Amino acid sequence: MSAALANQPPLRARADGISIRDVQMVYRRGVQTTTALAGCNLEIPAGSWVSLIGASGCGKSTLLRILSDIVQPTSGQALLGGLTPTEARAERRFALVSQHAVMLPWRKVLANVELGLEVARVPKAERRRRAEEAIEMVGLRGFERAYPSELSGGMRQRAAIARALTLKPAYLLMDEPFGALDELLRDRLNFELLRILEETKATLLLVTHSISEAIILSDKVVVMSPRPGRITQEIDIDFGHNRSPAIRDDPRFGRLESELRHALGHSMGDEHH
Ligand SMILES: Nc1ncnc2c1ncn2[C@@H]1O[C@H](COP(=O)(O)OP(=O)(O)OP(=O)(O)O)[C@@H](O)[C@H]1O
Repeated sequence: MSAALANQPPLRARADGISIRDVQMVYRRGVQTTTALAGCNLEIPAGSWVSLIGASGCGKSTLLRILSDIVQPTSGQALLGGLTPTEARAERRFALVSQHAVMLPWRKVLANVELGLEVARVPKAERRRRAEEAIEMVGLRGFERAYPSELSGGMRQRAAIARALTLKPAYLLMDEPFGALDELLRDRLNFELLRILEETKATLLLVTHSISEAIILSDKVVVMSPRPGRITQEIDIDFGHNRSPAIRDDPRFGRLESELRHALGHSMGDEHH
């Protein structure tokens, strides 16, 4: 190996993470076109946690939808562990959790959590074991036989997270997972999610509108701006991975909050912030 190559960062680590390379997304509706993403580049190392934050319409959900193989970018490439989204989906490497938990109302919690495994044709006994493990992890033990209508919004969201976890995804893609919940519950689920991430070692890409949630749940916050959607800033959050609610009292927390507020003000083109 040449000296130049030996000095490169380890390729494997890079390949195991998420890579967004020159991704452009233009939606066409009749004669109207919208550039939802213009030349986005982002590297997310395996096992790290990244949040996307930015004004409405800056392309956050689009980026997640590209990674989860729902839409194809107009140009550029998105890779998860070196695989295209289509390949990663076939290998069930990622799970997507969105704002409103989709539950089948006629199925009990346990059966809803088992759904992904059923689709993956995992045998019944194994399905049950993994679903129970995931239910335990999100703190829903005792509610296995409840129907979704008997759960609170927060519990339904936990069930959706449990369903995602049963597939043991290397990549957890979350689009405003706690957006519909009240502040207190959101806070609690943030720290529960941190514990789950530490246990599963999953790589997290999270879309959020909350500055404090972004700080709590990230190693890096990526600020985006609209028209056309692009990445304007990447802010490192150096709290390490063993976080407790006490990080809010750390003076760095307040500094990061104001840094992010400022970055968001600029990304919206508001010079008064
Ligand atoms: N299917 C679609 N067809 C046409 N335009 C679309 C489509 N989906 C999104 N867009 C447009 O692309 C842009 C980016 O949308 P996207 O939903 O990715 O933004 P976002 O940052 O997630 O917004 P929000 O924070 O409001 O959820 C917006 O201008 C939106 O109107």
